[in-house]
Amino acid sequence: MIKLAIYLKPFKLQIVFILSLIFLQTIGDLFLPTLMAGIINEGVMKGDTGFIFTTGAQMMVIAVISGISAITAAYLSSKVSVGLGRSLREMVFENVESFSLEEFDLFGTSTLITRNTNDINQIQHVTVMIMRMMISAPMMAVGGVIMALSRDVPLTGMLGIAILFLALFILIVSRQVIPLFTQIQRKVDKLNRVTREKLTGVRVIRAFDTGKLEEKRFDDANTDLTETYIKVNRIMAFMMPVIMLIMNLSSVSILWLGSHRIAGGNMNLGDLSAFTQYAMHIMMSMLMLSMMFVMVPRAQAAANRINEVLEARPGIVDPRIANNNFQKRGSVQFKSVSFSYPGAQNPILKDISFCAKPGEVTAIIGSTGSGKSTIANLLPRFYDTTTGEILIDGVDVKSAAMRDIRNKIGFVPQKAVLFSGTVRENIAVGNPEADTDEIKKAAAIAQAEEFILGFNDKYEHLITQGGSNLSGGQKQRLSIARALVKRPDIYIFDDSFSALDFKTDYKVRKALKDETKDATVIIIAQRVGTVMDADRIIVLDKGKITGTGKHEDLLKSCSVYQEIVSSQMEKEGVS
Ligand SMILES: Nc1ncnc2c1ncn2[C@@H]1O[C@H](COP(=O)(O)OP(=O)(O)OP(=O)(O)O)[C@@H](O)[C@H]1O
Repeated sequence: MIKLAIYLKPFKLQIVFILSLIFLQTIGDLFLPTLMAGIINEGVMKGDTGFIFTTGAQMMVIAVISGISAITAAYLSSKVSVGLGRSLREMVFENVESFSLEEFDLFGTSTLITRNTNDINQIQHVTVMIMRMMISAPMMAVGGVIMALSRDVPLTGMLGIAILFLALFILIVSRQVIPLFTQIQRKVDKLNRVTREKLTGVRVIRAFDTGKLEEKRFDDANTDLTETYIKVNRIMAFMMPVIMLIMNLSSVSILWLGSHRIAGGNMNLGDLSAFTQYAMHIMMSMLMLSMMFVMVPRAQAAANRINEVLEARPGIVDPRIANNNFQKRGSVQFKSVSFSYPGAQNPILKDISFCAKPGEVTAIIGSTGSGKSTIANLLPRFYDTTTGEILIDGVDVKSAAMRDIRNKIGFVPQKAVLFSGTVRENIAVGNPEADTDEIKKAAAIAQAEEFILGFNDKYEHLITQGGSNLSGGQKQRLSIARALVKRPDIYIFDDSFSALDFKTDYKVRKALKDETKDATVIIIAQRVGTVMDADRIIVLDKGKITGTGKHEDLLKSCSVYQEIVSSQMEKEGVS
């Protein structure tokens, strides 16, 4: 929490103003019972109507000032806490954007969403509470005790015993509740994860009829969270009546002892009335403090989770002095590259060396899980090599600015990612400055024009979240068009033709040939048909290169390639 307090800096003037207002309100609240005692002692008991009116008027003025201060403080504190929430969300989002895939893998998407929404909400709530109570509760408690002492010492002693009971009870309850609040945070995370998986995987769940299983998973997470909430609410429900009971018993005891002291001539009625009100103020402030004791650790857990994200530094960063001494246009060289995913023991890529030149198509083929996409992910520095070097235009990617490297690359990922927006906007992600002709040309090469023109509003057709109103092949073609409109030096097609039928796959590659004739093209594929025309085919097996050459050469020399070809021949009729 303390660490997050720095984000309150822009609101410091408002906070000082809020605290001053609350100070004013508390002074008013502490003063009113004393004035009331005066009215009873001097006005009512002595029948002085004038005194009653003047003191009554003073009380009215104080009550109005106190009320206005309370309302203004409440409004401003809500504004500050909402502002803090906004800044925190911005900071978390900005930091998450700088993450490499390593940090995304480490945190997981669901928890990043929960931390940026639920956890920040907690901080917002507690900030309002702290601002309102941090001054008023202790001031009310200490001021109340001083005022009570000034009225009657033996009665204050009795009040002290009641407060001791109250404090003890609150302490016992807090010890039970605080760990439960920490559990709730974790359980909300889990529920979000299950819900997210269930919603994003709805097609698979229905196709495999695993709805019941998923429902159970959801129910388990939901019930677990509900039970914890119930436990907390049960304790809280028990806590309030007990506190009220202690408070009422204290009032009765104060009145009982007070009436005896009045009868004995040691106290007057006005003082007893003021004392009762101070006793209530003190106990209410104890209650407020106890709420803070419960809420603050809960917000502390949220603050820790937010801090974890804010303090996480991307494992992959730009060098201090970036080398932009790029030589040739678009050459890619892997030099003895090995790679293990963070935390994994076995390397996924072992001693990979190859060169992909401009004007050539380099294809990478291999069985599933052999490390093809991993090679693609190393080029734009989504991950960094464990050993070895990757050179782009003669510059080690680790010594260049990521922006320079990524500007050179048109990346078409294995899973086409589309954003909610129009077809035009989705293609223009590759190059926001592209004009209509460039967007149309890219769509035509990617063989997307035909289906785009089939939409009523053509390029203005709205794509729903995740592209759910398009087919897999359509999504892939828009994804290809997005890379083309960028006109990069290096194209990486990571299994980007897999959802296309053979004819469309062929047509896209044919159209691409002209467009990419000066560029370095790296095609990753599982189908032999997609790679057989490549200038160089790299055969990958369990993270190692087992053959490099043209289709015909590999057919003669590489047993893994022969196996891949023969396994597909029966199905596809590859010659
Ligand atoms: N983020 C990750 N963290 C840990 N391991 C990973 C991660 N991504 C992939 N792997 C592992 O790395 C290996 C290679 O994966 P990769 O995606 O590169 O294979 P691929 O050849 O592209 O497979 P496919 O053709 O099925 O897409 C797999 O064993 C996979 O389990």
